[in-house]
Amino acid sequence: MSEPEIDLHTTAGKISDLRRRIDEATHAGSQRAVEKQHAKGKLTARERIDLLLDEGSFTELDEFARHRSTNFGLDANRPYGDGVVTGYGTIDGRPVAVFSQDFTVFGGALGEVFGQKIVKVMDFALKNGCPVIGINDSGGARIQEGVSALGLYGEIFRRNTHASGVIPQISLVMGPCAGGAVYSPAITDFTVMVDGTSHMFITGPDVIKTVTGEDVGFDELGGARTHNATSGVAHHMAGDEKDAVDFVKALLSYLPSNNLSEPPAFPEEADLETGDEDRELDSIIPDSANQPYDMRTVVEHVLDDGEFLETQALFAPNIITGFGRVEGRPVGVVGNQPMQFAGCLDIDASEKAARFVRTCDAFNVPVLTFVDVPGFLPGVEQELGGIIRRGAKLIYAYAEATVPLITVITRKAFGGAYDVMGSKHLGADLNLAWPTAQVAVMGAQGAVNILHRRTLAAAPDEEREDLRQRLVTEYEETLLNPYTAAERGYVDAVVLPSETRRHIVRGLRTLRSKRESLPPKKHGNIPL
Ligand SMILES: CCCC(=O)SCCNC(=O)CCNC(=O)[C@H](O)C(C)(C)COP(=O)(O)OP(=O)(O)OC[C@H]1O[C@@H](n2cnc3c(N)ncnc32)[C@H](O)[C@@H]1OP(=O)(O)O
Repeated sequence: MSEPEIDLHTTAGKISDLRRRIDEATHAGSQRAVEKQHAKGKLTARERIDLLLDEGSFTELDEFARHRSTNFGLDANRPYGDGVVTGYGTIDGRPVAVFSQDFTVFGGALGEVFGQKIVKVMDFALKNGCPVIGINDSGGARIQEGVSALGLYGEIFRRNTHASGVIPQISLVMGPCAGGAVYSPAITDFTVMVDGTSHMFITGPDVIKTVTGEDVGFDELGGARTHNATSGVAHHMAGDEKDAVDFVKALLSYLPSNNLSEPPAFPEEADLETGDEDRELDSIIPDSANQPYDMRTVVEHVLDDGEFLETQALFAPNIITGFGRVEGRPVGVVGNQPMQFAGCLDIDASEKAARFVRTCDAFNVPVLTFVDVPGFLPGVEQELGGIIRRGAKLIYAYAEATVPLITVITRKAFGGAYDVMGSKHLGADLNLAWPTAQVAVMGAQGAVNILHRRTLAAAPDEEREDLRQRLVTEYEETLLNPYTAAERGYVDAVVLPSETRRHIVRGLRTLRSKRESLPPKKHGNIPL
């Protein structure tokens, strides 16, 4: 059936014409391309926006923008929207800006107009102080548009950088994200990938095979698991697109709209009486210092309803990071995890925690730190990999943070790692220690081997082990406790584990009015 004639000289005709154009814009990708997208288990750009935003809240911008390129026959194909859907709406009633790359149009490849649309919506978000969520599903720079496409990528990177620390920026990678295009998500605060359908890489398997001769598949090179567990590029591996979107919504619930606002709060007065659940913490630390326990359990006992949204759960599991609430107000949590590498700090753990602390600090989220750290991970690989430079990032992050900082030492706080993990010396506001805390330069065995090397060497063979044990006990009794630090005010209080939540609640209440600023400067020079 042929389309009815539209008379553009009448109001009714103009309205019909607009409706026709809107319909064309909303169906810019061919039916075949949409079917291909669905067959891969992927939603379309608009379906993703619908999933992300509150129902009916989306307002589109630049729906009729389209490219003016003539290269390689592009002038014969000028779809409305140019392959990206941009606009604003709400999530849980709070304003957000969004762009969603449309793989069904030019494979989501970014041309000049496509890039200008993203730049515009980012500027809009920055001016209005609302988070921006970028949904990435693209073949990268639109080859036919050459340097115009590259230029717009550069414009996006610059805006990502300027918006950093001002508005939350979250990237959903829901398809390919290749070449230099990966650097936009990399600059944003959080990157979420979907297992099986997301890929990020600078050069793909074919180029790698040609240049280095290495054989590698898409998933191994740049799949969600690789970037969550190995490279640390991503912050959450979602099972499917809905899971990815749910994670983004949960993240946003802990973050303010911008750096000049407070995170959303659902105030509720905490019960400060010690209950049975609190008392479980009194027996969580094993009698043997070498036996692990799950720091996540400690964290869950302190947070409202035990709810902890872990970030980068698969990366550097020797440190845990994530968000929760105390008395309905968001907090960021960093904790050594004795279940992995005995909770040692290594390169990955330092960078993971440093970035997280800086994210919290930028967005006015107080940081709770739980310490059980035997030190930095020893090893040639760590030293040559730059543990000095990269471990320094965590010191830097804590020392420059001006949000409320509360630290709880549950067990070991040895050596430089004691200083690093939110110590008083780096500026924490309240430092608590459990009676099981051991704040010292090192553990007993190591200390005795150094301090009493000659005495032990001179002892008769049959007496050496007994002597060593006596010396170890002497060291443990003298130094492996929280009281030497408490005498000096390096910990403010030694508290019963079961009273930890009560202390944190009271501390955070008081620190709500904290005001601290750093010396004026252009910017610091964090060891990158
Ligand atoms: C600063 C940023 C610099 C950069 O972005 S450099 C990176 C440049 N991009 C690339 O090297 C990736 C090129 N594309 C690919 O490798 C593949 O298309 C990709 C992304 C793995 C997806 O593969 P498939 O799922 O099999 O899809 P496909 O190849 O059939 O593509 C679907 C349609 O999209 C088109 N397309 C993909 N990437 C494009 C690009 N960069 N410029 C222009 N058009 C592009 C592709 O030609 C195809 O079009 P059509 O449906 O056949 O008309």
